[in-house]
Amino acid sequence: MGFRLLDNDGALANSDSALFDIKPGRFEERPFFVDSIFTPQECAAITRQLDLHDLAPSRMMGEGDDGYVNLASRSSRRLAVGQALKESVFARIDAAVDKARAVFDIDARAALNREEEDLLLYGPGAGFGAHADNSRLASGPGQGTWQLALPHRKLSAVLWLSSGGEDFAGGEFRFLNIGTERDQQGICLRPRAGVLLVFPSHPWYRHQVLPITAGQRISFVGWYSCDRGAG
Ligand SMILES: O=C(O)CCC(=O)C(=O)O
Ligand SMILES: [Fe+2]
Repeated sequence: MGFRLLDNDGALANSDSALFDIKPGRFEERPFFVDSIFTPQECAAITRQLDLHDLAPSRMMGEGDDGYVNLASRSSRRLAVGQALKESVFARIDAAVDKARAVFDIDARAALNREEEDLLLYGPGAGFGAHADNSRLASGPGQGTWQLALPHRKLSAVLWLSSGGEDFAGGEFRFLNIGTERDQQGICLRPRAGVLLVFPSHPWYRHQVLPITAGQRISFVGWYSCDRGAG
């Protein structure tokens, strides 16, 4: 059975392989957006400008209070990145996210603003446990239900700079809630250098990064808020 992916114009397209290795399964009405926005050569040039040794621990949403996922589940490291390089990469990401907004019914008059970004490096053994980008699972009353923690955060964008199966092994990006519900497989996307993934930040799109078993996996992540403005 095929699945449906969104093509570059935001239209639904049928595909059996497209950009990713995707496990077969039923595709729910929860589309996501993919676009190839850098060539592998451009990704290599960007990576060469990064100091892969200048690392800091990953931050978590809500860190300092109670965090929305177990810190231990996120073992990637943040990379420092120069402002000029960061802005040149995000200029292209921002433009693609702007194109993707129609897919997610975001009003054309509303301003999408990038509120935060990260550059993540995952080495062998690193991964990122199941989470949603704007919500956390309640503990205490309402345990097991999702609570909106960052209500302004609407869209998440991930640009992969390295390729699964070439630069690293493992490290698939998995949507837990899309695909076949019956076997709980979700949909696994194998990162490819230069490919951007855009999806809503809410818990329908909860996701995880499976552990990297060899090599280095690098991704730029940006989160966007939406301001309806006066109109
Ligand atoms: O590195 C990735 O592919 C995803 C990262 C992610 O889910 C996040 O930073 O919230
Ligand atoms: Fe995430």
